[in-house]
Amino acid sequence: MRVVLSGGGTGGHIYPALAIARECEKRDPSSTFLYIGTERGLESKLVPEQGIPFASIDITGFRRKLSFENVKTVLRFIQGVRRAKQLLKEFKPDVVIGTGGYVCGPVVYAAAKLGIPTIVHEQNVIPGLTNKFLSRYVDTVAVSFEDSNSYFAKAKHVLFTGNPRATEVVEASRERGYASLGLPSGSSIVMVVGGSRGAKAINDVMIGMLPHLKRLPDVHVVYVTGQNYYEETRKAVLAGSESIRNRLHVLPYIANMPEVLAATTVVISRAGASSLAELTALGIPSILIPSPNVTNNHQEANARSLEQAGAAIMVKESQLNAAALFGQIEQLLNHDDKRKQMSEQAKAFGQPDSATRIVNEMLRLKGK
Ligand SMILES: CC(=O)N[C@H]1[C@@H](OP(=O)(O)OP(=O)(O)OC[C@H]2O[C@@H](n3ccc(=O)[nH]c3=O)[C@H](O)[C@@H]2O)O[C@H](CO)[C@@H](O)[C@@H]1O
Repeated sequence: MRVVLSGGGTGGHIYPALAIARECEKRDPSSTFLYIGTERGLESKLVPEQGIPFASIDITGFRRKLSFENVKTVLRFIQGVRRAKQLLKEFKPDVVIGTGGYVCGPVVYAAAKLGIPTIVHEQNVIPGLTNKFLSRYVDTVAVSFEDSNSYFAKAKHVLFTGNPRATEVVEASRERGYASLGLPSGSSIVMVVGGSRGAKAINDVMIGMLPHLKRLPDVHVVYVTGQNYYEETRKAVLAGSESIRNRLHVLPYIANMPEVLAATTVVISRAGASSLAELTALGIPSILIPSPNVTNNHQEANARSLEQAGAAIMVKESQLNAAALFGQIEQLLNHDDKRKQMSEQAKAFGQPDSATRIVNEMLRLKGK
């Protein structure tokens, strides 16, 4: 199968596309791909690292307020559609799949206009602007939560697939996860992570928790700062963490996240949709701190759906407090029954066969 993938800006839109590519390769080793993204997004780094050919277009997102920038965005969209059409005519894909983020707007729109089968994948309960716009033109909208259907009233076909990153994490090797951290197999790991770009609020609360961490017995804390915050945060953390230095692992980013997650006991995280798909597929108990800075507060909606089922604990950023958060982590670590219960509830949300369902749909559209 020849597949064009497009989506980006942040990891939450890119990793699902890469998981789909991996599943296509598994099903048909002769599959070939072209990924279309922007130079500015994380995709320009993550995609070539996976050996997938990458082409870029120049496009920006709409501002929610009226502004002259939006006029420029419309012009860039029109140019983007033109460039995407050229790339699509050269590559001749069987299917084009967009995974959200504004870059997939012109790519998927151009494909639909050229009569190429198209799918968009939505990771969140509340869809992003681009996917909502595209839902009118594509053959299939693949959703990660059944609650999303009502947002796509104008779509031809809405299909519940879950998030393909779920498939990737359940297939990952936990032994490789331990080995990559240099830890003995079976170690207890608490991970603290602020999404694919890191989160200042989570970094601040982590620094506040440092004096308490020594109370955690035999636990390794894997703390992912985000690339941009690494230098400043690392200094602050190293200054305040002498007592548990050998059990605190401060990293800017984890490239093999599925393997490390497979080895993790408890996660403290933002509530981005791909992260939640991973946590639920593996049944990892979590404390979620939704970002308040996202469209329609969609991370809180993501987190709430898990919290209501007892699959996670949600803490709003406005109520974040280092001592209280540490208390919640300690509670989870000290109560196996509570962790087990939360793990089972989380697993009920997991969609480990998501990638298979999406690739089935791609093959169906290709064969039409
Ligand atoms: C600020 C913002 O707009 N965030 C959005 C973005 O978030 P963001 O990209 O942070 O979203 P997610 O939490 O969904 O995904 C992060 C992805 O990056 C991976 N990862 C993260 C850290 C790391 O060190 N290594 C690594 O591989 C995670 O395993 C996961 O696959 O896209 C999500 C999916 O549409 C949305 O729900 C989020 O609201």
